[in-house]
Amino acid sequence: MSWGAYVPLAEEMPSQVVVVSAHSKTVEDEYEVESVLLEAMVAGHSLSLMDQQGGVEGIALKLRSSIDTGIRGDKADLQRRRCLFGSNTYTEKPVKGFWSFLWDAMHDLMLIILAACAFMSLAVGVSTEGWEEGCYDGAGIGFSIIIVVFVTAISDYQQSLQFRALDKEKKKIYIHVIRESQRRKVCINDLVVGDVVYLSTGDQVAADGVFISGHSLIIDESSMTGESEPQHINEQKPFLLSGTKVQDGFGLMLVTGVGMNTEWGHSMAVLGKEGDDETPLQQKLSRLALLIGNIGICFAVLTFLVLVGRFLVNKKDLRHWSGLDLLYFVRFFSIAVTIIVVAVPEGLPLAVTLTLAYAMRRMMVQKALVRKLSACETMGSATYICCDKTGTLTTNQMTVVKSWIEGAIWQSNGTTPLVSFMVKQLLLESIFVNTAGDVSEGKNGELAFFGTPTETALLKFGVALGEFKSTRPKTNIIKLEPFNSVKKKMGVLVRSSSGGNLRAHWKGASEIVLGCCASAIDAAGSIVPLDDSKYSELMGVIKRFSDDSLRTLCLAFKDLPSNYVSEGPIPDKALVCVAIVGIKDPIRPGVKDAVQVCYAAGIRVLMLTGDNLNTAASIARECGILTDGDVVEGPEFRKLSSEELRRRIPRLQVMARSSPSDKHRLVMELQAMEEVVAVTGDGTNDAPALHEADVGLAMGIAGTEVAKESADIVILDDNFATIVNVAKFGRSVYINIQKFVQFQLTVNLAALVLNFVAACITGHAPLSTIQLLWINLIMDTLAALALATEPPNDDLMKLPPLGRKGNFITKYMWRNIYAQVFYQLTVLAILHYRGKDILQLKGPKYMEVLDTMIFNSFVFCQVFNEFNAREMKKLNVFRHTFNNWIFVMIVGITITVQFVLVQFLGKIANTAALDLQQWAITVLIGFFSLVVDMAAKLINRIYARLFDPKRDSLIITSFLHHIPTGAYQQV
Ligand SMILES: Nc1ncnc2c1ncn2[C@@H]1O[C@H](COP(=O)(O)OP(=O)(O)OP(=O)(O)O)[C@@H](O)[C@H]1O
Ligand SMILES: [Ca+2]
Repeated sequence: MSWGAYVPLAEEMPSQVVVVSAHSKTVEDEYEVESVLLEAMVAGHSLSLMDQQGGVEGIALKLRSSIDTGIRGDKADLQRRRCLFGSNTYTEKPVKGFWSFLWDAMHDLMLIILAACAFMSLAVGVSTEGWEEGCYDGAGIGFSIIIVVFVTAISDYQQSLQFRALDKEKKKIYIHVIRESQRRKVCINDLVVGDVVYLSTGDQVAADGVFISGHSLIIDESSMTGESEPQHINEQKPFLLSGTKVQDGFGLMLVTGVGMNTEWGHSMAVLGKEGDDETPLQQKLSRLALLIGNIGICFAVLTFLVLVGRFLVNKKDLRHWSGLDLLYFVRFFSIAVTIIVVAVPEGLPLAVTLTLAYAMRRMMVQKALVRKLSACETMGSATYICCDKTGTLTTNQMTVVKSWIEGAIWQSNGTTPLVSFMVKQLLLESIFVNTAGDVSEGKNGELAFFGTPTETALLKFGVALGEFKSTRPKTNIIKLEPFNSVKKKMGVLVRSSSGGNLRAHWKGASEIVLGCCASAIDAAGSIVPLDDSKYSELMGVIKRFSDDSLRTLCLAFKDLPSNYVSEGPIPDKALVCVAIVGIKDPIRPGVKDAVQVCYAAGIRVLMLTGDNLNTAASIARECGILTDGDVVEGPEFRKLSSEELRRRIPRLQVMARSSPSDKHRLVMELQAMEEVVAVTGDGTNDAPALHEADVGLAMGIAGTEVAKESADIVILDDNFATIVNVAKFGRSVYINIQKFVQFQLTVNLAALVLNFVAACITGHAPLSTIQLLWINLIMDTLAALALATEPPNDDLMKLPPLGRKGNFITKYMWRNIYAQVFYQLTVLAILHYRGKDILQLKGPKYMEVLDTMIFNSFVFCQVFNEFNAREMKKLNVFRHTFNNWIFVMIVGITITVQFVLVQFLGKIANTAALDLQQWAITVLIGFFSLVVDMAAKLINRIYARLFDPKRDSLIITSFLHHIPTGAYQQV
């Protein structure tokens, strides 16, 4: 195609024309097909269009690529492809800026009402008392509103920034391509049109394209077309859509469309992105917030009515109204509104998001990527961790260390097995051809291995025996059955390039493949029947290998008669056993300790693996998972009824030779037993179990895209110890929110009752609007920050898990709340009624001084109570305080602002400056909260010891019965 062909497109795609004309028009640099055409071809599944372009090879050529060697892939080449065909990225939803968060924050109904109050009070104040004196009330409220709005907006904005960063992390997906004849790993965003991409089970199809070659390639298109039936992809049905997933098999694909030019891109543009839903804990807390808010409204209305009533009663002449009277009304009203603002615990959801986001960020540093927010909290209550062996407990770095070939056992200590020529040829063919892996030679001759760790271990073993490059082309693959975890074996049907009969090769789980064998190659290199003694000899070899924790594989073959027609499945009966190999996969350092931590934390660890019973048991023993419990094998497990199974589960520690459905079933049974189950997995085969689990944890390195997508958390370093860390963080999330709720309920109750009772009795609220707003800030936003960011400590892992039961507000929390509220109200009431005499206040301003002292005492009670909130049961509330600098900082800020408010901003805050003695008294009153807290805890301990030793661990809640406080019933 010549340059002219681009002209008709000029209007539609001006950028293409510009770019093309800017470059030289040598054939080398031109692509002879347009992206619209390719797009139409793939979208319309048009085979005729494809034929017109000369099939896959033709299209590859026109795209200056080759189905064998890929694109050139240098910088300039990639650049040009991106210019012409676009890059593999999607236009994202425009990000929300700070101002829109500010705008959102201003839309709070209560704040708007308050702003109206501020305005009225300003107007009335100024008109009755003049600018000098009358503006403070209104201005103060206005100022507080501005602060609340800004604090809310800033914290929301920061959250969104964080989630965006995490989103980016989620999108880092790598795949393999051929460029310049070499296999390379690239990020999916770097794919360009013309790339030749490897697809294997569990991969995501990252761009639109056409099938080049492959075996049993099955694609799950449900996410794209809604077609739930998996699609077989082959030469007759060659079109692959971006956004779909490889369910089985493997293949090569030529990329024809990327980014916004794909079907996926179009639908992305329409749909945008769905946000994170509220987590179950958030939902529960929202309900709690609503309840508290309603109680607050009742109190507010009552307080307002009482204040107005008393005012009217006291007013002597009801016929004459002055501006000052109006000002009183505005004041009463704004106090009522403020009580609502105080009562509505808007900090509750904020605290949850803050805690979760904080945990998320910290977990990211510790190599756990949280995909679903609720997973953090759920993980905290996990009672079971079902973990797979390969890659989680072990390093996934596999090497063949032992082998049985021709009747002899070889150990890898530098020597390669010495085998007869025929057996060597058979082995090489079996290893290099019957594989989903690949060996590629770099520029300087060094070899790179691709495929699953099991495959690469075998390939390396093969390379030690003979050359890959010369073996592979000698055979033609007629048919291939890829490995999957159900069959646990893979096979090929081959014919040597020089003609001859067909031959089948099989490899897979040793006792399964050996079970298909009828003969074996003996020490003399000849094929002998596999009689009972030979069979038990080989089973003995397998046992010996697996007792050493080795993963064992059996390699077998079968020569087919010349009249064999290759129809139906590859024959797998009466095979000849060629070799048994033992693959070592060392245990990760630290796993044993991590397992111990789990046990100490009351979390049970179950190992579910596809490996052989002996191997599994041996590794489980090494990790400390298998102690005195049971081991079960998949086939036996499948026969158990639900009742039998549930009877056996408490003793179960290892399940070997399990299939994906076994794993799935076990998870369901555990959940039916009211357990909270976390499952780890890496393969596509684990996806069902990962999905079913309360928390699914996928492995970031070894895990396939499908596994990661079914998971709630991705463990970036594939390490079991990280999973235990996640559990620890989960627990801290839960406990931090409990601390916050305890603190907030205390302030809420105390402030509401104080204002209400005082209003009833004296007709005047001791805490003014601005003071209440300040207290609200302390207990909502600031406390959320201070308590939600408490870092987890190791003690968390010494407690039993929460499980599904457990009330959110425990009896300990109620006890602490009641004790504090009782203390605060008593002291403040005494101050209110008897304060003048006790403190010997004199002078015209004594009322203001007294109110300020009440205000100050109240705030210092909260400051010290914030320390109390850090420990629910322990006496020492100062432990680890300095581990949490945010907490320290917030306490510091609170005290400083309080000081400034009282001493210098009297006009705005309705306070009078206090002298040193008065300060000392109020701080001391606050300090006494610590003593009260300690006393409450001690009394509780003594009580528990004396009357009911078991009750200590029970949890009773009375008041909030209709709120489903059970921690995770709906997860
Ligand atoms: N590529 C392969 N070809 C043939 N057989 C294999 C291959 N990979 C693994 N096997 C066999 O299948 C068995 C394990 O299969 P499976 O995939 O079910 O477990 P896994 O997922 O690797 O293990 P785990 O569940 O511990 O992560 C191994 O014991 C091995 O014998
Ligand atoms: Ca509030």
